[in-house]
Amino acid sequence: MSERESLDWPVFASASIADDHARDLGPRRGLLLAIVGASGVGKDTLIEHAARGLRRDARFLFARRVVTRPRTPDSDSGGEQYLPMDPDVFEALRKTGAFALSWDAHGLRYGIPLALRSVIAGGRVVVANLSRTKLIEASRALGPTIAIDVTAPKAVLRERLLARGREDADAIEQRLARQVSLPAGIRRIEFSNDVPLNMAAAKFAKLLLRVVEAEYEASDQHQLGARRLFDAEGEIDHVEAAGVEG
Ligand SMILES: Nc1ncnc2c1ncn2[C@@H]1O[C@H](COP(=O)(O)OP(=O)(O)O)[C@@H](O)[C@H]1O
Ligand SMILES: O=P(O)(O)OC[C@H]1O[C@H](OP(=O)(O)OP(=O)(O)O)[C@H](O)[C@@H]1O
Repeated sequence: MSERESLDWPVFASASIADDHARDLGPRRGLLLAIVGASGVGKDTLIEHAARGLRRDARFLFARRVVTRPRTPDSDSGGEQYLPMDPDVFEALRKTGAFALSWDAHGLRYGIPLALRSVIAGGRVVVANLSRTKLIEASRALGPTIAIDVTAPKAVLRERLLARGREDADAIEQRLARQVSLPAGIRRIEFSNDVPLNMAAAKFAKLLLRVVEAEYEASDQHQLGARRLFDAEGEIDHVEAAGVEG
């Protein structure tokens, strides 16, 4: 079974699969790369491109969200590979603690599985499309977290949501009206997705690689006792200064 296939719910919720993912990366600490930003900004598209480009890189695991949206032609042909779930089943699972994080937005419920916690604890980098409201909880529940804040002008978001054609005009306006700011205390890297998709996708994959390399290098130095690179809380504080832009 490939790593991505093994993300199928509920298989990925099993501890044995998570343990399997958590092997062999040595004493490094893992990381959550939370891809956040307004609806239509291109999070899922950038994630899907990066997942294809980095599929052979064992450091990365691209999380599938569970969403209470029935599967659509969009999701079957190149859109986000989410796992559709009936809202009652979602609620039942949420009560059992099966999700590391879950949230409600756009009239839907979203979740990512608890098993991701051991994947990160084992040293891997989990990339997930996440609500901006869940970043603090994410860093508590899952470990070191960096938010990649994808941006584009509102007029571009509207155009993209209309072209995506999944929601009607009213639902699109409601999505555009949603305003959420990023919480303080979360490391954040801004990524502008206001360029043609092929350029954006290449730049995004490069950014993921650079962040991960900077983080692993810092983790290795941490193992060697080079504590001066870390702030008072033991977090590295120089990811942006390490040349991740561009
Ligand atoms: N850089 C880009 N240029 C043009 N279209 C884009 C770009 N990035 C994403 N899109 C398109 O915009 C639409 C919304 O992207 P999507 O990934 O679904 O956004 P989100 O997950 O943030 O809601 C999709 O139809 C996608 O193909
Ligand atoms: O609290 P917010 O930061 O506004 O985020 C709310 C939700 O919307 C985003 O998903 P996306 O835009 O991909 O929604 P969709 O999959 O339903 O299109 C994000 O990943 C959350 O699931």
